Amino acid sequence: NEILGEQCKAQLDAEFGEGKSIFIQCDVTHGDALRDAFQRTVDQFGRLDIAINNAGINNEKYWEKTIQVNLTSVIKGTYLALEHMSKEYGKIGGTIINVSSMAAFLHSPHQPVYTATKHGVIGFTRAIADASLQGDYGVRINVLCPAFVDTPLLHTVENEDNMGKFVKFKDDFKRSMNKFGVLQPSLIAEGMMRLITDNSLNGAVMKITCSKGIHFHTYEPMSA
Ligand SMILES: NC(=O)C1=CN([C@@H]2O[C@H](COP(=O)(O)OP(=O)(O)OC[C@H]3O[C@@H](n4cnc5c(N)ncnc54)[C@H](O)[C@@H]3O)[C@@H](O)[C@H]2O)C=CC1
Ligand SMILES: CCCCCC(=O)CC\C=C/C=C/C=C/[C@@H](O)[C@@H](O)CCCC(=O)O
Repeated sequence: NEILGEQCKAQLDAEFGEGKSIFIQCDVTHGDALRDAFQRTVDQFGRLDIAINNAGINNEKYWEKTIQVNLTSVIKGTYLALEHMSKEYGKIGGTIINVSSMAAFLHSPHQPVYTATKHGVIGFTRAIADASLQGDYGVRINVLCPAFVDTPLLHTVENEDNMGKFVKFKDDFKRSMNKFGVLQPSLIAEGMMRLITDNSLNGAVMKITCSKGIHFHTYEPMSA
């Protein structure tokens, strides 16, 4: 979103001074463009410390696109970030955050593919975080699972263009929103800062909900 991107850059310039940020418009599903965006960032600032794979869509009608954006591009973005961070590439380390959703814990019948992609983000992130630990990449990789958040994405549930045949369930979706509440983006930003600054976290699954705030999912240890 070029307009919002440029507005964000202007805000950062005002707060931190010119030259401290760049905005690069890129379709994350275009692999070469995504690689180029990472490279231009490193060319500009010398190295890459933090990467957040946040792009996401909600489209059950053209569901292959949802998989491309929400899962395939998160995997690609993680691997590109590792090329610029991991000690296996001679770099000095860093941290990566992948954005999933509470839809991976409380599936919604009207978002089957969105739900699948968000499950995939958790599974991939936990696995690659283990690989980073065992392979001594020097990179912490964590996943963030917000509940409903007051952003434009949330309002796509009203659209047949997004929901296809599942749009008839939109009232159920709204009942869930009323039941579980809607978060403000500022709390998600707070969760991201926690994942960035807490060096003890790797492979963590952070949940952010109205009922419990910022907390972590715990998994039963694997039994033999
Ligand atoms: N809003 C909500 O209720 C929840 C959102 N999430 C996740 O949070 C993340 C951010 O979404 P929101 O800020 O809520 O929605 P949003 O619609 O406000 O932001 C999505 C961003 O992704 C970008 N994007 C979409 N497709 C792209 C592509 N092909 N290439 C590059 N950028 C692309 C859009 O330009 C936009 O800036 C998503 O991964 C979403 O699944 C997770 C749980 C709940
Ligand atoms: C249209 C796309 C918007 C994306 C919709 C979501 O991804 C939102 C996530 C869906 C459900 C959220 C439920 C939150 C529940 C919490 O309040 C918590 O109380 C549930 C406890 C279960 C748990 O923590 O595992």
